[in-house]
Amino acid sequence: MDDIARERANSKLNTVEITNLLFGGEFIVQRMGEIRGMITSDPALQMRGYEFLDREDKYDRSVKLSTYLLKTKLSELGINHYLEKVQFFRESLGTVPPFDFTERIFYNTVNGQGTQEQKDKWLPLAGSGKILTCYAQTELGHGTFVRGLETTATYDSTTQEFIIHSPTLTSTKWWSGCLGIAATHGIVVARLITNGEDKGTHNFIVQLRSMENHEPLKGVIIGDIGPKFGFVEKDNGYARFDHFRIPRDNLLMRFARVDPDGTYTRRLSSKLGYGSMVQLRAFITFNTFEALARGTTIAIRYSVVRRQTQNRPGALETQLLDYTNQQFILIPLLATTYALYFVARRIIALLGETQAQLEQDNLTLLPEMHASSAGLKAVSTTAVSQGIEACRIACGGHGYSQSSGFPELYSNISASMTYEGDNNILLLQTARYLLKMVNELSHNPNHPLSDNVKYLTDNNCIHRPYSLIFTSSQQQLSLYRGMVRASVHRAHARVLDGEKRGLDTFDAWNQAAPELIQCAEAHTYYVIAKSFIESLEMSGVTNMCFENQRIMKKLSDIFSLHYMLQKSGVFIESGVIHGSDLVELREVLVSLFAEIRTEAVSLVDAFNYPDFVLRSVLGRKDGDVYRAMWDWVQDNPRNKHPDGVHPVYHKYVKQLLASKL
Ligand SMILES: CCCCCCCC/C=C\CCCCCCCCCCCCCCCC(=O)SCCNC(=O)CCNC(=O)[C@H](O)C(C)(C)COP(=O)(O)OP(=O)(O)OC[C@H]1O[C@@H](n2cnc3c(N)ncnc32)[C@H](O)[C@@H]1OP(=O)(O)O
Ligand SMILES: Cc1cc2nc3c(=O)[nH]c(=O)nc-3n(C[C@H](O)[C@H](O)[C@H](O)COP(=O)(O)OP(=O)(O)OC[C@H]3O[C@@H](n4cnc5c(N)ncnc54)[C@H](O)[C@@H]3O)c2cc1C
Repeated sequence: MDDIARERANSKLNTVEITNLLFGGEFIVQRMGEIRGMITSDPALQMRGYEFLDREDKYDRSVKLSTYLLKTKLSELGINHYLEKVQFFRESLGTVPPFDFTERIFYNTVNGQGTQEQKDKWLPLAGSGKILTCYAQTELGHGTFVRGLETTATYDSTTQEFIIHSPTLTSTKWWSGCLGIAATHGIVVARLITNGEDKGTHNFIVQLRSMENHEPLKGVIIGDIGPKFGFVEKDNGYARFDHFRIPRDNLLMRFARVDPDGTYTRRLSSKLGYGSMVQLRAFITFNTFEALARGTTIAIRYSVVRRQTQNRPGALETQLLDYTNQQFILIPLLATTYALYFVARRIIALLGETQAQLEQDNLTLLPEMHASSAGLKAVSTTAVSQGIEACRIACGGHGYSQSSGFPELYSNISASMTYEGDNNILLLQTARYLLKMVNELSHNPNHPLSDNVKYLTDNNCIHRPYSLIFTSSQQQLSLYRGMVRASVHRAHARVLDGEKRGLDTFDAWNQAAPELIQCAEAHTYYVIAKSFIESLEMSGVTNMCFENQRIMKKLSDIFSLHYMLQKSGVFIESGVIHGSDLVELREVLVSLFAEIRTEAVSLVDAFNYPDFVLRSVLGRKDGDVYRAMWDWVQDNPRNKHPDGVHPVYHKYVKQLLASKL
């Protein structure tokens, strides 16, 4: 039996049960399999040789295939449900889709910010690909500071139009995906000016290109911003507007409207205009689960088939995953993958509740939703970017080849630390919420608190337990609560201290940024650990076989304890553990790793990635990695010159070699 087959034979896990849990049930998993069958049986959708294409050829391929899927395949195959479409697009193309179809930022913005009439008009067009869309918020001069955007939308009541204009170079829209080449329409975020008053940024639907010949409309200057760190072929673009007119009812008017005479009214909060960012941040957390699932699948499968160093005479070389150092890297990442899955479900559920409340004009959940989605987006994208890079390094030199899948996986996910809000900025938003709660409590000790911040009034968690049991979930939560509570108070004290020293509000906040970011990160790790522990009690998990439940508990322990070890300084500073506890903490982790070691391959198999989706020679399900690497290099055009001589030889090298010294 080969190595990877033996791993599976030795595992006690019921992988199918876990896959069904992760993807929402047997029926959905079966349907995912059917869709995969449709992709693999269509010769037009094969990925072979993809990595050797240049930027233009990759873009050509992805547009060609997307058009084919939209025009022919979706209806032919009866793929109607949104999530099925997402899967079909992503897995067929093997790369980020060229149109804002699966990410749906335009669609979600209209859905969240538009009136019923606007939704009826625009959603069917955007959802079917009859118009191609983008979301143009960021400008050359401003990304983070949304209130500082410069593009103007000045209302002209004589024609009942808004005039969209880019008054400066720095007001040029920049970065928007799909804008560079494809988009016919975009959400343009601009300052609404009516009756001479600036009402701040609002969302407008702007047609950018002709529906007849795709030329940019007069008054719109558009282009592609060029190759990037990742998302290589994607047409992230720029746009400038020269007094470009759009109809009045292209302002999304659910929460803010301009009447024909220019009268402006706003309902509820101005922050509702930021709704699509909050929504996407929640989905990005789910996306990080998927990305790390891919990374750990590749690294763990490879780590059981790769053997390195004969450590005992006559014995086989050791499998990489039997090295404790390898376990210390990969097993916490495996635990993090599962943790992110459970917390992503929660934040998506909270999003649903917040949106349902909003239907009743109730904003109670909005601050919690904003703070949690911001923190989770920041923590998950940073953890996963670093985690995927760690997986890559754990695969040695072969991890650095494009054939491993890591370069594309890493460069794409690393962008998520920036897009949809830079991670430091988002953590500062979470910190702002936490400090606001502390302030509220100082005025009113009975101020209502959401479940995730109840630690602020829990006095039971502030000291080290007399008898410390690291594998007790309840104790883990108590230690986290004590650590986060102390971190939040440290950050609060630092801000107050600045104010006492005479600093103004900005300076007092700014000098406390390290503590603020630290407490927001700690709070968010607590939220993730808590959600993992509480999810062990949810019916999907408690219905699973004993062994699966046992392993899930171990993974939850690893997630909680590994962060505790990594950030032990903060836990010790907060007084909930002592430096002398770390020896035991490390020992507990090492023994947990040994237990998970035997289940690692099954735990990544449960993510259910077939080879054509994973696109990694190292992550192959059958473990036949060396054969796969050999086959992959045979597709390299550089190896296809009939005489084995590259043209650069005839152009340059020949003369060089012939020249006398
Ligand atoms: C079985 C499980 C089922 C799961 C199913 C899952 C299915 C998944 C399906 C589909 C997957 C779909 C794919 C998703 C994955 C994505 C793939 C990736 C593809 C690539 C896409 C790339 C897109 C990128 C797009 C962009 O980047 S758009 C641009 C984004 N820009 C930003 O984010 C800018 C960041 N800046 C800001 O947000 C703000 O300006 C600021 C920093 C928050 C500051 O704002 P402001 O100055 O106005 O506020 P403050 O003065 O700081 O605060 C004032 C008060 O307002 C509150 N506030 C602030 N923001 C918000 C908000 N958004 N909402 C609510 N409240 C807010 C703040 O808290 C203050 O409140 P106060 O009470 O303290 O006063
Ligand atoms: C791949 C990709 C796709 C994108 N797609 C889109 C899109 O479709 N549509 C769109 O509109 N935008 C898009 N963006 C833009 C993205 O949303 C912005 O880049 C992001 O919001 C950060 O803004 P910025 O680039 O201006 O960074 P800046 O705001 O200049 O931030 C730079 C640094 O300064 C720090 N900083 C900034 N302000 C503060 C502050 N107040 N306090 C403390 N520190 C601060 C930040 O932490 C960060 O480290 C995309 C970006 C990328 C990389």
